[in-house]
Amino acid sequence: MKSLFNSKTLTPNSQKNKPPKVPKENLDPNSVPSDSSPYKSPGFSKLFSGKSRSPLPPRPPLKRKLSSEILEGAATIPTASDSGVQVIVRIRPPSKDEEEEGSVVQKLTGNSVSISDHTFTFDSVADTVSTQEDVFHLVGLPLVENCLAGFNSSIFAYGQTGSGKTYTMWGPPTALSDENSLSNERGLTPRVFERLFSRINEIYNEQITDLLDPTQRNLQIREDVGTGVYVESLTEEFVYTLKDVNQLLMKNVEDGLNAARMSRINLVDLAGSERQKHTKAAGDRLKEAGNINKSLSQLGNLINILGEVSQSGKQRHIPYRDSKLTFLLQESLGGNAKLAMICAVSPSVRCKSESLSTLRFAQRAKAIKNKAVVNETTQDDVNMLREQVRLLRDELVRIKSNRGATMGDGYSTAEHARRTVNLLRMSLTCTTAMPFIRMTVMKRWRLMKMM
Ligand SMILES: Nc1ncnc2c1ncn2[C@@H]1O[C@H](COP(=O)(O)OP(=O)(O)OP(=O)(O)O)[C@@H](O)[C@H]1O
Repeated sequence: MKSLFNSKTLTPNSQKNKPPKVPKENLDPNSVPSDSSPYKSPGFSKLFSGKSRSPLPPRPPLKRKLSSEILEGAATIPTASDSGVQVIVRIRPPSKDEEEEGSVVQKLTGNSVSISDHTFTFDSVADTVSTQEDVFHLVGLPLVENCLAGFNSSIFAYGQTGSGKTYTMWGPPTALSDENSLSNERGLTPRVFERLFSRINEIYNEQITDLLDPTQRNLQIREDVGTGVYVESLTEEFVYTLKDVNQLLMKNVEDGLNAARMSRINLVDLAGSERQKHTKAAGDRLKEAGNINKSLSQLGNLINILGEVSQSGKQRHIPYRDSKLTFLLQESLGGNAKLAMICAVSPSVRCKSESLSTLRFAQRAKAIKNKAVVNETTQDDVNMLREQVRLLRDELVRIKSNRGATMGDGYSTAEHARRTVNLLRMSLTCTTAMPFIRMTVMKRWRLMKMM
């Protein structure tokens, strides 16, 4: 898996090359009151003269249609969902010099947490004994399944500097080297890749699918002394004329053999969210910190608005274009994507106000409702490829505009975005394509790492 990417690209924020995700000033996002190869699976279809089943055993009745069945696991996932944001709080273990202090943040139950006399309830709370594997099970596994089912899916990590965002998203740099590729400390991103590839291989590799009844997959090859090698349970149909054959082929197209699912995954490690006055930033770093802060402040503002809109049901202008960060992430925020937000907090007493601020941010994020739909196209291959070209062009334009544009304050937006977000985006396309007796999976991974 790792060989797909050059290690430089994949290396997370090591202390050495980590982007200076510099702290913020008093433009805290929480300033608003909070309460509230293409795989070729040999598909075998025999066209016989006469509808007979011998020597094969009878096949089970038709269960599901291919359109909801291209990918295993998809059958239980609805094609559209008014999805709330899944919010997980992760409390990191105390560092050596924090050990004496005791923890200011307490996990109360599996989904509630307290800080001072404030109690918050989220979807899950991971505490100091929670492992990387635990967090992967909470957010990584569902993300992979959603993505395979055709939903765009995002994970954001939010929290002050040093609260454990990068550790959660990537793991420590030592866990990402090839020798440690099975380290327990590896974070969400490598685990998501591993899982995605293994699921895709599991689904498509070496599987024989009955293209006259695509619900029948992973059929077994048998050998019979009399009839030779055959595929067990394969559908056989009588055909007398070319027209009969064409009708069978058409039926398969109608059944969705030509469907394609496309989904995007965004894995986002945001800049630290602390107030700038708590840092010693000066000069250019101070200015840069101000810009980052502004972006995160706009993100906070956007999240407030989206939360209000979701709760009140009233339409209003959503200011995605107020900052590059919100523009870049708009699909994940209130749009066509499932979103999980991991809010990382430090247990330290010294970080109490920042941790409280993070939990309030998390509470507001919880109110957002996204509208995720399965991105499925059933056009013919040419149309589908056209769509892919269009998406790639859009992406190129976006990347180019990020590179060239300049913010009002004179900062390059590319630089600005780089400092503000560490984003890994990839697209997955799964399709079964004509010609008829061949099943092809197209995968395209696009790596956009901004750091
Ligand atoms: N759950 C954890 N278990 C063990 N160590 C952790 C955990 N979370 C964080 N750490 C350690 O705490 C330190 C700070 O974590 P990390 O670099 O992930 O913070 P961050 O929120 O990404 O900070 P920044 O905003 O500066 O990028 C690192 O040394 C990291 O290894």
